[in-house]
Amino acid sequence: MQKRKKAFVEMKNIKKVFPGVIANDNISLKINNGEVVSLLGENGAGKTTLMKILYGMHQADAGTIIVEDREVKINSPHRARELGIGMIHQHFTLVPVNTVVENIMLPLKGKYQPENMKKQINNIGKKYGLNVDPEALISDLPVGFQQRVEIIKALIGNSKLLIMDEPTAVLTPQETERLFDFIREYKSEGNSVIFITHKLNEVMEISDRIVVLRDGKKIGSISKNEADKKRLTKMMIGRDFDFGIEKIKSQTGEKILEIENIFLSSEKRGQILNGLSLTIKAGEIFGVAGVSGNGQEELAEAVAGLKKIDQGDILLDGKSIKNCSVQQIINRGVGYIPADRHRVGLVLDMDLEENLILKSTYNRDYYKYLLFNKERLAENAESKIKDFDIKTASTKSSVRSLSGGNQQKAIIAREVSVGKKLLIASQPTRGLDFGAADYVKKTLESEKRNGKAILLFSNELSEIMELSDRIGVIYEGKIMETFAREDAQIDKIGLLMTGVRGEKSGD
Ligand SMILES: Nc1ncnc2c1ncn2[C@@H]1O[C@H](COP(=O)(O)OP(=O)(O)OP(=O)(O)O)[C@@H](O)[C@H]1O
Repeated sequence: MQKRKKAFVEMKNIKKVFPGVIANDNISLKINNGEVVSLLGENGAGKTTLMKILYGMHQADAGTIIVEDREVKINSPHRARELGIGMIHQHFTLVPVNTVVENIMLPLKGKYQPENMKKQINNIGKKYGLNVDPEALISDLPVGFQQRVEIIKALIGNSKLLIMDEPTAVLTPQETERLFDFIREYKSEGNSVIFITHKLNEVMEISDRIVVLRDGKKIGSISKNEADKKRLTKMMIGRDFDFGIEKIKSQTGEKILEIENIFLSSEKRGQILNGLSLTIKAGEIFGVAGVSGNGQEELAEAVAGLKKIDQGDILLDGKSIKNCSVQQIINRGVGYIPADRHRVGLVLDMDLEENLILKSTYNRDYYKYLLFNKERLAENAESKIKDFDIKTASTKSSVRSLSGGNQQKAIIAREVSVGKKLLIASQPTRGLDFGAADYVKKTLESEKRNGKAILLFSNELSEIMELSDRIGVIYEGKIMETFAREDAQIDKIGLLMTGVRGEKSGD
């Protein structure tokens, strides 16, 4: 291995101002060769903005960037890649209808022949344990493999620094471990990684150094050996923080949601839901545990009316909603926090006020004669911004300008008020900083105590265990077994998630 100079990149006194907000306020950051640096900070602290400047997607208003001892102007991602900087975004940038090799060749503008590129993809796959079929269609690949494609795409350009913006948010625990193996291997060759995450366990596992931002400013840079969760938390929010929700078993009431033996299939994936049944009462959180891709998303969308089932029935308050439209289901008090907030959660070009009433446009409260009642719209937005601590320059800001975590908070704020009876919460804390995640968990807990039924999906088993009153394990489109939380054993659930049935215990 050729020895490279110590600092690969240095950002000096970077400043970036958006209308109404200083996203980066005089930030300096140095990344050494062979170093993994985690960038930590609350939602809206300025992490993504700083990284988009380094990757040439934003231009800084002030400051300099030095790569391998040379001052450079990075005015496009293309230039960043030339300098050896690659980025894996929070939201993948792949074209679903194209193959792996087509996607990887796209930014290379005809520099390679497909056959040659397939070889390179296979070589990188072997070298780093990132194997993926070059001919596969992106839309057929599970999320973990799509991420591999993003990484390979960055590596083809001979990146010496990879920026990873919340790369584990969409991964299963096993996929996360595989990603970490890759990072260790990549780093051992003298390359560097900037890693953004909200999960402090991951920060402690993978980083050499941790840099903390707060409100657009750099608060500090400490080595992993000096760090512990308490210290990092205090650096992030400026005070100590009490984790944990008070879990109270609430009084359950009438059955709110009854899913009776439903089947759902698609042309491409065949049978997805396969005779699935479950019931949730008022005052109850039902958590669905499972390896992603076992029908969770389709189940959520079937209840929300976004997908039609082939057989079986779904009852809300005892009445079928099987053939109801999405709007009818919303009107009956069903809120839906989707896993993919860009695809189904928000209209990015509309402003925050409009997004916060998106599903209540039928509601007369928001009208004055035939027009929107501007005061009511603003009041609604202001109260939700306050309750959920949504960081935004104004109620009129476009949702696109909000940080990822603050977009998620906006969806949750809206859906909690729409879902008067039933709340479907899919990966509700994904992308949220720990303070916001804690607030969301407390909100689900209090909504439940107010008598709502909650159908919870999470890739994080710990979150399912922490929040649920009952847990159902989904496997190949069917609930294998249901446990009361006090009887749920992690080992047994883990096995059931892979389709292995032990002795039957409880219902
Ligand atoms: N294109 C933009 N236009 C206007 N404001 C923006 C834009 N991009 C980011 N901002 C604002 O800059 C601030 C920092 O956002 P950024 O996305 O960098 O935060 P973050 O630390 O990455 O947050 P998260 O953890 O939620 O992803 C936020 O207040 C955000 O609303």
